Amino acid sequence: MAAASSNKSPLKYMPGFGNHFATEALPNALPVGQNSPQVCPYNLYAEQLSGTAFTAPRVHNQRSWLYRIRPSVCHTPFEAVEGSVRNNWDALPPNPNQLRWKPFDLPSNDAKVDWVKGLRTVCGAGDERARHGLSVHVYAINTSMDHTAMYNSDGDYLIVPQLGKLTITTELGILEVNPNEICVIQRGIRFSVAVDGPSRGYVLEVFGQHFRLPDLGPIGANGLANPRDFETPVAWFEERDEPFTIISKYQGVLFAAKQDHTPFDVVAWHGNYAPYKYNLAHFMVINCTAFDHADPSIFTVLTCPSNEPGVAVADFVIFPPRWAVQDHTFRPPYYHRNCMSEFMGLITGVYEAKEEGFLPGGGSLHSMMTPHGPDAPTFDGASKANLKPVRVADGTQAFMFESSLSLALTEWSEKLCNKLDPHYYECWQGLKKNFDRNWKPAASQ
Ligand SMILES: O=C(O)Cc1cc(O)ccc1O
Ligand SMILES: [Fe+2]
Repeated sequence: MAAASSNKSPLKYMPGFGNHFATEALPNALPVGQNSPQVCPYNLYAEQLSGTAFTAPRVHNQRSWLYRIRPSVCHTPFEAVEGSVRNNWDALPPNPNQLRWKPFDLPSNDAKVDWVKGLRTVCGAGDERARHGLSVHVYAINTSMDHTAMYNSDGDYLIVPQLGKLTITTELGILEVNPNEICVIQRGIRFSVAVDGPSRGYVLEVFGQHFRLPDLGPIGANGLANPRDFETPVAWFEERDEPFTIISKYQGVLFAAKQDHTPFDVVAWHGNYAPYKYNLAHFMVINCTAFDHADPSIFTVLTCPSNEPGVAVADFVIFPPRWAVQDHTFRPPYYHRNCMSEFMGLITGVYEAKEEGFLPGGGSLHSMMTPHGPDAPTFDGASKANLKPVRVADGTQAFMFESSLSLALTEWSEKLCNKLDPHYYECWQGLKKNFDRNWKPAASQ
């Protein structure tokens, strides 16, 4: 669609996480001193988009006021899209195994696959209707959405491109998101995804609260993902009286409605409920400088909390390039059994706990209490390594969606995609018994 058209470039963003923004694409389009004048500037319609309950505490309250050519309500009734099955992770029996997927297939050249068709659910837990839970998806697409916009009634999408730039036109403005950047498109916001070619990535969807920055505690006022590095697009609109399809994902099912004009007709908006992007290269890494391996929570970019303090429905965690300097330490990730579920993906490079087999565009799932950790070659190498300061993960970006919920697989991810690596468990079979009953501490210890 017009997402590639020239009047969209260069894109402009406003800095800051959770700010109250005010932006207008035409001068004086925002009403002054009130939200809902009897007649709005330019004869626009005023529409509030609520991201939290009206009565949510002020610190968490999110809403925006949109001033648009027509209100969103001008469309035909929604009808279920044929074949758009619910994200059903209850179809197959549970599977507690360590799982690894080879890179998910890109569409073949002769197939035209857009975001709506090319988004596949890998695993999830919870219930959209109860607004508690999450799901993990991957997308593999090669075509821009044409005269089509989507919104997610069920939750927020955190999008992690792995291959190819996404140009995402939203009601509140346009974002360009490249690999090593992420973006968040919240519940209800209509958007249309355009691509330049084959594109692949990962999506974390949360049904309850919105993503927020983790508290920093003793780290202090600065560090990890700094608020000013988040970017929200300025208002952008088009005036196009052409047929559009609006897709709503509602309770896990896709519905389509028609309208005779673009949904991207918001001339001005203000508020704090708006999409944003973030460049992972801006993450200020904090890590051990003495000994031992810090828990990966130190690399949390964004968190979606549950109602239990300190326990996330989902954390988005990265493993960014950094120095490893710890003395007398086994430096890679430790062997681990977790009361959380760990879905991992690789944007580029090689992950420090798996020297081979975990590839960009693939994934892994280590479910609740399922043991995992470095493979045999990594253990051998790290046990013998010279512990001088070394760069870790240069040119690499792995990430984890970590959840306190127990994730279940879809039929697509376990069977139909045909990417599960049946040999994954073998990477630990070479871990030998090194136990020596007659071991003595070295004289110097
Ligand atoms: O590779 C993993 O399993 C993720 C992970 C990384 C780390 O540094 C420590 C614990 C952990 O679960
Ligand atoms: Fe782990």
